Amino acid sequence: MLASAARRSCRRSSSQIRRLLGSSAPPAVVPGPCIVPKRGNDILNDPWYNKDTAFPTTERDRLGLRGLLPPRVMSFKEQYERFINSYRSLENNTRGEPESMVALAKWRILNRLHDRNETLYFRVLIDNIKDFAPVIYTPTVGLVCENYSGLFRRPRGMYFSANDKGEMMSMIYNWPAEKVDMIVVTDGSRILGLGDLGVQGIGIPIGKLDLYVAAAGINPQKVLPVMLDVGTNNKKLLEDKLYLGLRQPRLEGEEYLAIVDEFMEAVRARWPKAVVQFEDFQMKWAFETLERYRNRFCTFNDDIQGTAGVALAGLLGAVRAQGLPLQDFPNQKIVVVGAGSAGIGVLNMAKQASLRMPGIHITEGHNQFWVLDKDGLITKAREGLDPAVAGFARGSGPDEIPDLQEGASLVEVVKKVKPHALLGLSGVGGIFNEEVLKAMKESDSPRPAVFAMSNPTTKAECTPDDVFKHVGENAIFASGSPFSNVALGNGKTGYANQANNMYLFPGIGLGALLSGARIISDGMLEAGAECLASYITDDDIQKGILFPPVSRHITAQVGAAVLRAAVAEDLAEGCDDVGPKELASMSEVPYYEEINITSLKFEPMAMSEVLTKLTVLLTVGNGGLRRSKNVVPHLQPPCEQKINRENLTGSTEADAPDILFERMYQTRICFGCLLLTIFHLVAHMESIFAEIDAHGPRIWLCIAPFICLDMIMSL
Ligand SMILES: NC(=O)C1=CN([C@@H]2O[C@H](COP(=O)(O)OP(=O)(O)OC[C@H]3O[C@@H](n4cnc5c(N)ncnc54)[C@H](O)[C@@H]3O)[C@@H](O)[C@H]2O)C=CC1
Ligand SMILES: CC(=O)C(=O)O
Repeated sequence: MLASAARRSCRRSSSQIRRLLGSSAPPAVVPGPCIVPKRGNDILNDPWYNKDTAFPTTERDRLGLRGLLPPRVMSFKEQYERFINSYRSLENNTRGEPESMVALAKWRILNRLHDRNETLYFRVLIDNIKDFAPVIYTPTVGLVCENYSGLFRRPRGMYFSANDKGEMMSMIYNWPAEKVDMIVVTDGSRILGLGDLGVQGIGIPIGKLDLYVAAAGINPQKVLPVMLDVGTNNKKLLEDKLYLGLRQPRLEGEEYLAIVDEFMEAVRARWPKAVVQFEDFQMKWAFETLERYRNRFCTFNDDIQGTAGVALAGLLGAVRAQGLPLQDFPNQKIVVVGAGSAGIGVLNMAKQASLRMPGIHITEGHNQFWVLDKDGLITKAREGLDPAVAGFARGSGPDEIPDLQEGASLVEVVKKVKPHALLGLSGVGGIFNEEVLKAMKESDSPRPAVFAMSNPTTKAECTPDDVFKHVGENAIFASGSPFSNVALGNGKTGYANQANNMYLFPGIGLGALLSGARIISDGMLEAGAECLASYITDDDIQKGILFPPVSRHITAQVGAAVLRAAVAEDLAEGCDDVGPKELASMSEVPYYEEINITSLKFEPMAMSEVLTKLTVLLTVGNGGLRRSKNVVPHLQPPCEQKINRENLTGSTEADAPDILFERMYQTRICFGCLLLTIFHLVAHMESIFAEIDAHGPRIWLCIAPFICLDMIMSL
């Protein structure tokens, strides 16, 4: 019976994939039971099972909780409202207080809930993602990482340090969850634009994985935040008495790679199908590890590849905002400030997009980019020119702007190039100053685009207020961390878009996971980016809206696009009992061509169908059926929460008909065996005694099978 329940759960998840790509209508949600392997206080101390005062009396009895909780039973809805009310009071009571203090207070209240009751935590997060994303993610996560050692109360995720060399293969089995689908790993060497924060960088994988749960519907028990602590070169941290990481300089060269290699092999050994996302590695290791693992593991680097997709979607949006066809993209002049992992990732993907534009023939040598780093404009005359950026370095050909020399300043470049788009990935706050923005006003574009993508807020290259003031009301603005829209007067709004890889990475991970792809190819990433680019309608684009708010809708669409690309490239190996062949036939749906960049159409109708289908996947939920699937049960709206079953915990016999039946069935067999044995003994008492007299212990050979059978059934 247990096995058949497991099979049913598997079938259910595969039918979710079918629905994702097929055409059947969403079935009614029938959540399954949840087995609680713990009792009493162990349940209350486990955030995964704990539901505090919401345990009804029957569950309190069954789970040994009677007397361990105050008598009043509170519904999930009441708990939910109580939390939201206390959060809102915190907001009201801290008005006018310093921003960082308020941000940390908000983070603390959410984190405490996360530590205590995950069901409630993810429910409030999912329902209020717009409000809470800036708390669990950028900008507050930056502040949390900076102060992590002082804020630390309970561990979350796994820590592999340089001292663990040779032990990781066994350490990985210390993680309590049987299955892990998504891993986000960092070495803490480049946390947002805040530099080397060592072990304190763990806040980034935690925040990113919260978004995976909220936006992609990944089961929170199947995500794993990881910190690779190879030391830190941050002097302040090394001298900080509270610092929780290794107090040693960072490992370098082969020693460093040996740690990362060992970690990756350990992951492969325990969870060969897990997707591993690299996050916030300093540039040299970001590129090195990407090249090292991309063809061997299902992995991607979010800073290089996720950011590129988001920036490209924004740049394509800026073309549309000018009323131009996408084919005009290769003619757009783009200044990129910052030649690190993010900047170079963007340049590579944007160049590929130009080369693939249909009907346009451009050569490899075509260069529409001007790239600056801390030493100014990068030209071919640069000493020790980094090969990663060499292809974008300005030369001395006829298409060059005269007098723009190696190392030219940003303002000089903007004045002379008059770019259509100015993109900041420098980690230097305020670098797009008034002079630079006023120069952008002279842009050759009627809708000059300024993307201040560095994080957190303090590192943003400029603010939307500055942009709309100095560049003009026609400007298009996007930033890595959230800003408020700007009132321009006359009822007009200057939109402050958030250009952050959070629009893509949950969909990339979801699509890769469901496809069961061996690796994550450029094609899969491009498909995700193209999907994001086509998401916004022309009307919105005209208003200056480039990106949708982060939601499960957009993640679902991106996930579908990534999955289809995996199938198209023959990389998909299938997921659960949906094999590659089945996936291939399912993905033969008409929309694929339409969301391909070669014929990019902006038809929300076509997309919305994909959306509906994928949303089904993400909303069906599994009712916590042994947590064996990707989709969290928390995703049903609170009004539909039947606390016993959908709220994850406490389901035993009364809530779990399958299991009840199974136990009854077992009990009956055991009982039957026992009766048979007794019956056998009584019925043959006389002859048994005679036998014992005659044969001695051999009589046990006759009784033993019954006793053994009985014992086995009792197990
Ligand atoms: N919005 C988003 O989705 C994302 C934003 N980012 C942000 O981008 C920033 C950079 O990230 P990475 O490329 O990984 O860092 P990185 O450290 O690899 O690169 C930084 C680059 O900026 C350049 N730079 C430094 N000072 C400069 C100056 N004064 N003028 C011009 N260039 C200067 C450096 O020379 C280097 O090329 C960070 O703040 C990060 O938070 C990164 C990934 C995603
Ligand atoms: C958003 C992000 O990944 C970063 O700032 O590094």
